[in-house]
Amino acid sequence: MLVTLEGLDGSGKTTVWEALRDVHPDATFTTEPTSGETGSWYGEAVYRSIQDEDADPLAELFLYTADHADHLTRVIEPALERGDLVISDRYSDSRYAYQGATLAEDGRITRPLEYVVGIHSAFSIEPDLTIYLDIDPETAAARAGATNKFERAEYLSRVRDNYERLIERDPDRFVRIDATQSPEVVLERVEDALENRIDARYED
Ligand SMILES: Nc1ncnc2c1ncn2[C@@H]1O[C@H](COP(=O)(O)OP(=O)(O)O)[C@@H](O)[C@H]1O
Ligand SMILES: Cc1cn([C@H]2C[C@H](O)[C@@H](COP(=O)(O)OP(=O)(O)O)O2)c(=O)[nH]c1=O
Repeated sequence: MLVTLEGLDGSGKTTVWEALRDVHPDATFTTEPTSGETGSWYGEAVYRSIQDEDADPLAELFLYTADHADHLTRVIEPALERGDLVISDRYSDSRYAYQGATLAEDGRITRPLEYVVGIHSAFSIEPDLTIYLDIDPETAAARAGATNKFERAEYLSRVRDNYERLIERDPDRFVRIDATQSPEVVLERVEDALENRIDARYED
């Protein structure tokens, strides 16, 4: 089963992801962009692009998508075939929300969110559950410390709008959690959502 964690920078995804490692030690834990134990040179290329204030938004989309394509064949698909629970800190919804927002500024693509979703529809794997940590851009930017070019409150508010559009389209896949609560309460809610989906999965 594939579970993804989504939300603005600073919403608390990595904090939850790390805590879940103690709760589900046998699960496969991974991230997008890929890094660390599941990282690749594609992921390194993405981080180079993130550091480049002048990166071409379309080129950056393809770097993120290349990292995703390799991530699927090298990490996600083999883990799902083994029957693992897979928990990814960010996944394709981040591309739809973030690159959808950067490409809207760029202007070359008329309906950027739909375009990015369309690229993925040909080869990607949909998550069974996406946990969306919901937070206002101001709190998110304050927590994240605005450490990269994406972490600006105005930009994050457009990213948030894109997330809302994605949730509206696919309400059954998403579970929204109020990320302004304490880390303990957020983790408790995440665990409930995860257990409910696992139980539902094995009742089918
Ligand atoms: N529920 C929370 N309440 C307050 N601060 C939090 C919460 N969750 C995480 N933080 C803090 O906010 C910052 C960003 O958390 P992090 O998990 O890295 O977010 P993300 O991975 O979504 O960018 C960290 O300093 C973290 O300690
Ligand atoms: C996976 C993904 C991340 N991003 C952005 C979100 C983050 O600002 C950045 C990832 O850098 P990272 O340091 O991993 O930030 P975070 O811990 O908040 O995820 O890349 C995209 O723009 N598109 C994507 O497809």
